[in-house]
Amino acid sequence: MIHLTVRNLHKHFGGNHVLKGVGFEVKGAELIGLIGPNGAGKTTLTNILDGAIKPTSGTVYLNGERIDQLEPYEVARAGLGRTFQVTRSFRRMTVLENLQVPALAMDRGESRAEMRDKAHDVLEFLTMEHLRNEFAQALSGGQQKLLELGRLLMLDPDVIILDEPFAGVHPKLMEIIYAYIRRVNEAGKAIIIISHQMDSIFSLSERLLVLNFGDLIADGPPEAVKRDPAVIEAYLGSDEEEEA
Ligand SMILES: Nc1ncnc2c1ncn2[C@@H]1O[C@H](COP(=O)(O)OP(=O)(O)OP(=O)(O)O)[C@@H](O)[C@H]1O
Repeated sequence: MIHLTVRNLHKHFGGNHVLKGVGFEVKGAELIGLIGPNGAGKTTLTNILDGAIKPTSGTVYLNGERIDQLEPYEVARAGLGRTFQVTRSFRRMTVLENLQVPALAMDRGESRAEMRDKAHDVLEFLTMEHLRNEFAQALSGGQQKLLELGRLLMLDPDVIILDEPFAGVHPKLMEIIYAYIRRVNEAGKAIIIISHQMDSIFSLSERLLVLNFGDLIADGPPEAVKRDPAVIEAYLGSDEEEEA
């Protein structure tokens, strides 16, 4: 079973104490929302989980393997993948080529033909088959997000972190992203979604983590978290309330 253990993470940027002992566990194919006001530390936490930055102290284990000192490609190999708030694709490569690059880089013994077949399956799932020969730079913002989700699927990670998957996405593509999240989750993957879009987070997540000034102030079912006085307090005075 998938097991992610985050223990007592601290992160300092100079004198700025950005994560103050964050800890939680993910067991099995959970669908988790990670929320918190601007500057709460969500991106910093994600960057630590995927190996982009190292914690000042604390540990992260994935399926028994310590991953907090690994490089991002090693973390991906260990089974954790993420998307970015601002999408990153190879703009001058086609959609199909973009899908195959991460799988090639992983070098997991799949043949080119197997990778190509998998890429076609992924494209079909994302309803992007007709775009396979387009250059990534020709895609809309929402399609770029789908492409990034597709690249993750090619790697087949156990734990997937989606950073703002709904931001700037056309409502039609939103449905595809929702379906993606549900289907990938049903296939046994753990998913952590970071979003400021409360409607989406509340309708999708089974569990919510709330960060505020580097502290995890709530961890539980959305309905309970919504009523938690500490969470209400954290969002008071923040304009995110109105977006909810
Ligand atoms: N590389 C860095 N150097 C210095 N300070 C940083 C760095 N990265 C983040 N910070 C600081 O850490 C704090 C948390 O930022 P972070 O981006 O993790 O928050 P967030 O919850 O993701 O915010 P948002 O919702 O706005 O994306 C902020 O005060 C930010 O200025």
